[in-house]
Amino acid sequence: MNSAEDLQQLASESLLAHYAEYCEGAVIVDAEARIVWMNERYPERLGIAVPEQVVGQEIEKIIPNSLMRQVVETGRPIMLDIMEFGDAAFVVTRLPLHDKAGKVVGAVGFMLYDDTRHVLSLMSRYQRLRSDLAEAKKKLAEARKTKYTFASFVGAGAACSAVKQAARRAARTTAAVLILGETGTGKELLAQAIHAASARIDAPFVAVNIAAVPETLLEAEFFGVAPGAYTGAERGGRDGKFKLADGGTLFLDEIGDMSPALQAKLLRTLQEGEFEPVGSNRLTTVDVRVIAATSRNLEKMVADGQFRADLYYRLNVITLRTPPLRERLEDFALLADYLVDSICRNQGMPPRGISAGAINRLCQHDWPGNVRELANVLERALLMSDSDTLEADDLDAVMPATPVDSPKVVSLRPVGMAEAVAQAEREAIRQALQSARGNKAEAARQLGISRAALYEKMAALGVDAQLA
Ligand SMILES: Nc1ncnc2c1ncn2[C@@H]1O[C@H](COP(=O)(O)OP(=O)(O)OP(=O)(O)O)[C@@H](O)[C@H]1O
Repeated sequence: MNSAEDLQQLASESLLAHYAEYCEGAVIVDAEARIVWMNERYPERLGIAVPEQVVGQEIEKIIPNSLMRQVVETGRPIMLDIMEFGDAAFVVTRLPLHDKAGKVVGAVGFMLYDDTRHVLSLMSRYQRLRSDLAEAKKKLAEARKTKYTFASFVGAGAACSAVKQAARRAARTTAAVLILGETGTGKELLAQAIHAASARIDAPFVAVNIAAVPETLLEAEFFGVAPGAYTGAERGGRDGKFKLADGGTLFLDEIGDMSPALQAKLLRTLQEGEFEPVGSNRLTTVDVRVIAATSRNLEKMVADGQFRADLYYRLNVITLRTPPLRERLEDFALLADYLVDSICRNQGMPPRGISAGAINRLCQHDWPGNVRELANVLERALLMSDSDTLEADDLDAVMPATPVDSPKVVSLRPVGMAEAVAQAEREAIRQALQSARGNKAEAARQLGISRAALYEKMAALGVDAQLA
């Protein structure tokens, strides 16, 4: 029996002979890329009339598009290439030849097939698929990148600063985070900012809005589907959000809307770090950081038996509360400026501003939809008005009316002295205007200030004579 070395020796010796016999063409060049040998069929294939004359010639003189010189110069092989010669195209492989010391002393080239039609269509399909895949991957990676950072969470007041500081601390850990807050208070924004500030920034951020996915589809959405579990489009299986978020962050929005059955499965996944895709009995392991959010009173839901206590504690390692707008009146100016700016940019409008009076008007309004609703009002006002600066009147035209019998909003946080004074002044002016039936000279007299001072105050405080 031959030893391994014998076989190896045999293989290298017979390789050239086999290739020369079966290939349409084979050529060897020296270190200067001069032809030293060519098999018999090659000249015929290339349409060269006098085969003997090729030896000693520079390769490019015989085959103008040859890359054999590149191979001897770089010492790197070109394993699969298409070489054109006249009207024909050939599939070629080029390998460097080394001496015992490893120096490149020449190269050998093989022309593997003479008919490249099949290979060409295969190659172009392959190239197309490759570029489609690269494009799809790029888009997916873009979509999974977070848009927001802590800088996007606008607000400098005490409530806002406290939540941002706590969120920054959370970003340094991998602990589960529960974000509680009314709708539109920036819960998802904060979750993205935590991901972007964490060590997982280069991994995906994947969000699932539990309330938006039908109950029957949620399990597959979370855990994926094993190949063959379904027929039709999903026959090949599909990754779930847990798998897609592997190494990154999974944001579970509206966690309070999850069914008890899925709560149990989620708890198991969080505890074990593994799950079974739908239709599979094989466990998949993942490393996912979970950030959950809800606008519902989860503590009460636990007390009422609507939400599993063990899952609640698992999710609620770090709690963050995003304050509603009515508790952060001090942030209105900053927030309104920021929103006006970004709306103008997104809408392709020239930059516009917002007056102090308009900001005061915003402070007086109840905002059940919080920042999302505020952004909507500002966007509509900007689209409806032509002025460079939004005024209180521009807002009144688009602001939803607060229902007369809506409960009076009670500020849970003490307002600053300046805001308290502004509120009192606003109220006094309104009452004076009402009792003077809109006559400003009379209202100014009642208030004991000049007419000019009344106009100034009304503008600064955003009091509109029509509505007062
Ligand atoms: N502090 C903030 N600074 C700037 N923009 C904000 C802020 N808070 C919220 N927004 C903006 O308001 C909109 C709603 O925010 P987001 O979706 O994060 O709120 P949410 O609390 O998750 O809402 P929901 O509970 O309805 O899902 C987004 O466009 C977001 O950019």
